[in-house]
Amino acid sequence: MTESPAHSALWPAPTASGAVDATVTVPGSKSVTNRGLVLAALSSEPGWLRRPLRSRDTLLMAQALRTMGVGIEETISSNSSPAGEPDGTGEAWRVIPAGLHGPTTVDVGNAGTVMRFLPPVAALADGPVRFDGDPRSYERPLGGVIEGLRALGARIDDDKRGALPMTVHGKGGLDGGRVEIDASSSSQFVSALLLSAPRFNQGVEVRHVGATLPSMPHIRMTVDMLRAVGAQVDTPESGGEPNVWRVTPGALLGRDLVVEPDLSNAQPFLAAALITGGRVTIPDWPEHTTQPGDALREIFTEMGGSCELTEQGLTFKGSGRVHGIDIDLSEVGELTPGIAAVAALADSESVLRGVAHLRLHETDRLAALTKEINGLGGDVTETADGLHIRPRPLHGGVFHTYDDHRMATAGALLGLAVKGVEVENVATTAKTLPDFPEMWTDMLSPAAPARRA
Ligand SMILES: O=C(O)C1=C[C@@H](OP(=O)(O)O)[C@@H](O)[C@H](O)C1
Ligand SMILES: C=C(OP(=O)(O)O)C(=O)O
Repeated sequence: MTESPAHSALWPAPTASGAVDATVTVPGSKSVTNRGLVLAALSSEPGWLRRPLRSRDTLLMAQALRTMGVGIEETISSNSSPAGEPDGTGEAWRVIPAGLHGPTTVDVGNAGTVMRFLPPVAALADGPVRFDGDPRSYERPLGGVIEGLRALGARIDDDKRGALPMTVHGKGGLDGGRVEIDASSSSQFVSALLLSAPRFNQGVEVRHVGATLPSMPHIRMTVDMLRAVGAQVDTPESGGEPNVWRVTPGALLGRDLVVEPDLSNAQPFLAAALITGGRVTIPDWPEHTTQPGDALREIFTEMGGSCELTEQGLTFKGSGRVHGIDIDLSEVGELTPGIAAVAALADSESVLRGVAHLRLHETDRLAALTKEINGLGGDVTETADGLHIRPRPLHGGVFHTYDDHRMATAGALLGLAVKGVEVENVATTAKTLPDFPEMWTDMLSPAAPARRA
C-alpha cells in the first residue's frame, strides 16, 4: 500500500523577524470535504463539492470511492456551476453516484476519516472491499466500526481482530437497526455509522456506551451535513436520549456544497499572530460552523490575543504577551499540538486535559509533543489525559514529526520564536495542507501577499 514517504529531510523553520501582518487564505476543511464526498456518493443524484480540500486524506477518500464505482470529476475553473455560470469558486468536484461494487482494495493511508467512514459504505457495495493502509493505520482503533457493522448485519474478515487490514464482504445492502458501540477512542465511529445509515434498510440507532466521547463538534458536523442532504436525524440535542443518535432510512439529495476553510489548519497562522504580537486575517471564516477550530477564537484570546470577525474574515491580533491556559480539550482534540506549542512559549504554565485519546491519533501525540518540546529544552510532562507544560527558555534542534501533520506545524510555531529549529519531514503536512511550507514563508515575507489556495 501507499506509505507516506520516509522523508528524513530537515526544514529550517523560519524565525519571525518581527510581528507578522498577513492575510492567509486557508484551503477547505478535511472533515467537511470527506463527509461531503461520502454523502454525495450515497445520494440518488449527482452533486457538487466546491473549494474541496485537495490533500492526501481527501484524495485517498476520492480514490477509494472511485474504485467502488463512484464518478468524481475534478474541474478547476471559474465557470463550474451546474448552470454553466461563472461562480468564482475555483476548484469544484462533481460527484456522480453509481452502483457501489467490489472486488476492490481501498488504501486508507493514515486517514481516520477514510478508515472509519468507508467500511459502512463498503457494506452497501456488491462484492468484497479490502481495506489497507500505512503501518500506523493498523494501530488506530477501528473496533467500534467493525463490531457495530457486524451487529447491523455486515460480514467482515479482520485478520487482526478489531483493526486493519480487513475485508468487508458487501452484499449490496445492509439491514441496519440498533447498535451499541464504545466510541471513547474516536468520535469517528459514531460519524461513520450515521453517514451511511440513510441507505441501511432500517436506518440506524447508535448508542454510545463508553465513559467519554471526544470531538462532539465533529459528530454535530456529521448530523448537520446529513440533514443538509435531506436525512432525518434525531440527536440528544433535538430532545433525544443522551448518547443516542437515530437516522431514518431514505434517499439523499445531490447538493451543491461550498466547503468552508479548514479552521484547524488556520491554527498555525493565528498562533503566529499570537506568538509574534502581530496580526493575521483568515478570509471566509464562517459565522456559524461545527468545525472545532472555531474554538480558537476563545482559546487564543484567553492565551493573550484578541479577534474580530468582519466581512474580511477573522482577524486575530497578538498582544505581545502569551499566557498559559488550563483547559479541557476533549471537544477539540485536534487543536492540541498547536496549543501545546504556543503554551511552551507562554509566560505561565499550562494544563491541557481531556485528550487521552490523542495517544491513538496519527502518532501518540502526547508522547511526541513531550519528547520533542523537551528535546528543545522544554519542561513538559504527560498526565493521564493530557499535558502539563512549564515554559522554559528553548534552544534549537531537530523537531521530529512522526508522520504527523500537526506535529510539523507545531514545530514551525516553535521555530518562529526559537532560532535553529529544524522540522523533520515537513512534507507530512500534505495529509491536510500540502502547501504549508510555502504558505508559512509567504506569511512571513514582508509583503505578505494574500494567497488564494
Ligand atoms: O470526524 C472527523 O472529521 C474528525 C474527528 C476527530 O477524530 P477523533 O474523535 O478520533 O479525535 C478529529 O480529531 C479528526 O481530526 C477529524
Ligand atoms: C486526528 C486527525 O486526523 P484523522 O482524521 O486521521 O483522525 C487530525 O487531523 O488531527
